[in-house]
Amino acid sequence: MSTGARLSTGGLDTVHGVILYLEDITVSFDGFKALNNLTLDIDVGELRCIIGPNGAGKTTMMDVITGKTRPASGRAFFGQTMDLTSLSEAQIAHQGIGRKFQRPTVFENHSVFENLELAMKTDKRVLPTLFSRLGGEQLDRIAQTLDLIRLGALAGTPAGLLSHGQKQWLEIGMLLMQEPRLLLLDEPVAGMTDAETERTGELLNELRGKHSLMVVEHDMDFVAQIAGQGKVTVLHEGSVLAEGSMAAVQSDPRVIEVYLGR
Ligand SMILES: Nc1ncnc2c1ncn2[C@@H]1O[C@H](COP(=O)(O)OP(=O)(O)OP(=O)(O)O)[C@@H](O)[C@H]1O
Repeated sequence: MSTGARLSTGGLDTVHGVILYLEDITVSFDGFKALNNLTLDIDVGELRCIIGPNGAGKTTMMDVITGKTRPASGRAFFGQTMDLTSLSEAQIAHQGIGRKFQRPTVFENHSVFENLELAMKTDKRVLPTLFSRLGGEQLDRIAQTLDLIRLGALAGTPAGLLSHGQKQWLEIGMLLMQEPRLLLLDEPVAGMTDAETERTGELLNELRGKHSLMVVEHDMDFVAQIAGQGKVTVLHEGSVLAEGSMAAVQSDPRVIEVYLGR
């Protein structure tokens, strides 16, 4: 894929346009295979939606990518050559894989602006001890992110006063401040109002092509909104059951069976 070079893959070898390649990953819990020879790849700049019934292995997959869970077998390539299964959680985070959990974890007593500023200062490339005041470029980045997450008017508001949806957007903004090479979002619209869900879809659509994203979500209307022409992967019993456009997977009899057969 030609967009690889201008995306934030900084230094990672993505010469074939693939940011993540899971190869034959198996995770066993007391003999039960939560992931069963899972193979999946994601392109640089792609927004990949992952769906699947409860217990399909979606969370376990993200745990493997972020180093929280070690697979019994298989490899997880970040770019062409880096095998994540040999790295610690901290090393993986440092390599630029950001993860957003379902519950927002913003600093409630700090303003929206300060939350973004703090997120940037955890970026190892910024040297907070040398530059105690923000430079113009950093202020620009914060302003751009405020715009993107539509919280510009609330920049001075303590994060604790935001709605649930606004907190989720702020947390996405905080992750973006660290310029992740790959962003994993776990059920980003859980608990949101319809209007917030719609707005989150617009936000993620704006990130498509500029960032590489994996979004796990149960809300099918939302997945339809963000999948666009992109691929949706259906997990079932720890493996890929189907993959393709939203329309294709929705009309796939095997997918209908696992959703309706429960
Ligand atoms: N630490 C664990 N010990 C034992 N079994 C586990 C553990 N973690 C997950 N499992 C099992 O592995 C399977 C996959 O779980 P996982 O949470 O990855 O699925 P999921 O697709 O994220 O489901 P949901 O949509 O409900 O969040 C489930 O059957 C779950 O009970």
